[in-house]
Amino acid sequence: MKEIKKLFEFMTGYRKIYLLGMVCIILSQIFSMLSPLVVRTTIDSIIGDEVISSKIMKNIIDLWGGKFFLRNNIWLIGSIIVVITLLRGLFLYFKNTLSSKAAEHTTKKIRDLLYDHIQRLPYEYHIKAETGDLVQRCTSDVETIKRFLSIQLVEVAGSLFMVILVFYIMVSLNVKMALVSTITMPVIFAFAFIFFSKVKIVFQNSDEAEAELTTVLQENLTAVRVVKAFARQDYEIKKFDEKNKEYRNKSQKLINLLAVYWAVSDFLCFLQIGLVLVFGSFWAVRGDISLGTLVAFISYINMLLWPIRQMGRTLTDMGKAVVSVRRIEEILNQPIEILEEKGEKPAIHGNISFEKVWFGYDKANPVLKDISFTVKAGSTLALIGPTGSGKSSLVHLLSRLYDYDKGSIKIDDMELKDIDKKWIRKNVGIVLQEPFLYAKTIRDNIKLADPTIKDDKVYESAKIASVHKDIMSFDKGYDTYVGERGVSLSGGQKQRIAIARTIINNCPIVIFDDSLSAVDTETDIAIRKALKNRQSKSTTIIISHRIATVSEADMILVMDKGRIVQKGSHEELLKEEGLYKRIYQIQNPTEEFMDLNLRT
Ligand SMILES: Nc1ncnc2c1ncn2[C@@H]1O[C@H](COP(=O)(O)OP(=O)(O)OP(=O)(O)O)[C@@H](O)[C@H]1O
Repeated sequence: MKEIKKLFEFMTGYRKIYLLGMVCIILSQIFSMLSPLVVRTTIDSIIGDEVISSKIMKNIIDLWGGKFFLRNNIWLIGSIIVVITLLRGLFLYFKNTLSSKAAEHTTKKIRDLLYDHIQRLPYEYHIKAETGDLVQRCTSDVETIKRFLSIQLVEVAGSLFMVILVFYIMVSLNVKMALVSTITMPVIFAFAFIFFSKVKIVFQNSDEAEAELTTVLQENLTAVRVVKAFARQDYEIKKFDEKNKEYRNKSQKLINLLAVYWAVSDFLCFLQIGLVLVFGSFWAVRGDISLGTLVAFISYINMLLWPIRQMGRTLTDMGKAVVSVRRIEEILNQPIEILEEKGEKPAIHGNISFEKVWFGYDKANPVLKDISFTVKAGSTLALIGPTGSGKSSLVHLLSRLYDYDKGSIKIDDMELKDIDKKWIRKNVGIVLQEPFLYAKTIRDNIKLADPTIKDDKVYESAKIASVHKDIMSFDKGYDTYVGERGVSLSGGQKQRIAIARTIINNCPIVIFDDSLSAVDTETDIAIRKALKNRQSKSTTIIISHRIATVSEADMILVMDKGRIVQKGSHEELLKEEGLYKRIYQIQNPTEEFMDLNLRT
């Protein structure tokens, strides 16, 4: 089974510890099996008069002073049993410590592997993936594997050894009794394997239902503002309740399945004990077997049945672990983003040129069509157009979140695809539409890319982003802690902190993807003015739906349905009939334009 192979791979580096754990459990099993043998020999040969046939046993008895000495000092045998039990406990302790240690290390390794891989997955994967489901795979699924590794894996070896050894001892004691003692085993095994294949399916359903529940919870907590603003609480409670019910039902199915397994396997186990008692007593009364042999078989049958009963738990945990490994593998098998470390790392000045560029998330449906324009280093380009016209997609290409399908994009005369991805992202700063702030202080958020940046630069960037005054009005100023997702800040404050965080890096190309939308017009003007004064060296690309925001750009691209439909400065575009003028009229409804608007 490939999941078991993968699990074995995860265990690399700790396999010896698991092995040592297995040795410890085997030793503890050996000690637990010795007790019935000692009891049997005591009853039959020390207290009774049966001749000791085993040479080893004879030697051991002689070593302890002989049969008659032991008969008079029975307390010595009691002490031996106590020592055996102590040793058994000691090895069990070692086994538990070793297997838990190995399991903790293995699962840490899996978590690291997963986290590392998730970090390297392309942007495309992340925007489609459900966060709750990813969280579930990194936490709950890893825990399931840990449970199997720390509790069951080593036990499997112990149980197997126990079954083989007990069976061997039983056969060497009495073949007839050994056969009676194992008569129901084939049925128990067959039943356990049917159960194993069932449990995998049922657990997969329950695990997926749990992942859906986590997704709903995560979405709801993240979007708590939207939920409150639209009074969606009842809807959300209902949605959660449905998923919760679904998860409960699927978990219940798993519990029911386990209950059936325990009931049937317990019935078979008790039937087995009953058979040993009935046949054993019958043969003991007839004198076919000794009383000591019967007592030993009663002990051994319990030893044999215990791991077989335990098999249900082992198989359940193994089935769950197989499902969890599969779910983790699904992530690990996702191709990572190739960052082309060998790509060029030229000094970037900020000249950009697009030449007949085509791009589509799905190749058959291009969202950018035949895009051509050039921007000189240090100048400002603005993109305006209806939603879905392709503005964000265009800037995604610039930071190589996606690669263009046709045409050419050059930065300072070097083809973008030849430039190292990490390098380009270091040089193209982007302020996103919905900025995410970390649960750190404002200062740490602004210094995110380089914690060694001096505080002076932090204040300077915050001033350019028009957020310095806001920050200073907080009790702890720059040391104010931003709650998860910055919920304690206003949308505009978050946007401006994100702007400060980007401009502090002095990237030669800076993109504002609708990132001034949450600030008022006055602040918008102040930020752009400060940027203009400062960023003489950076090429600035501003995406906005607001004419006021784009009007001062050196060049404005008007986009519609993936094409550039107009190009020019604000003044030039106002002279043309077209989309730009219409947007302007809608946003500036003066009488003259109202008239125009009504006539067209
Ligand atoms: N990750 C994606 N996968 C598939 N299609 C996408 C993806 N992102 C955007 N699109 C589609 O590409 C088209 C252009 O979207 P884009 O986000 O570039 O538009 P936009 O002009 O920036 O819109 P807005 O002003 O609303 O931000 C839209 O039809 C959109 O549905």
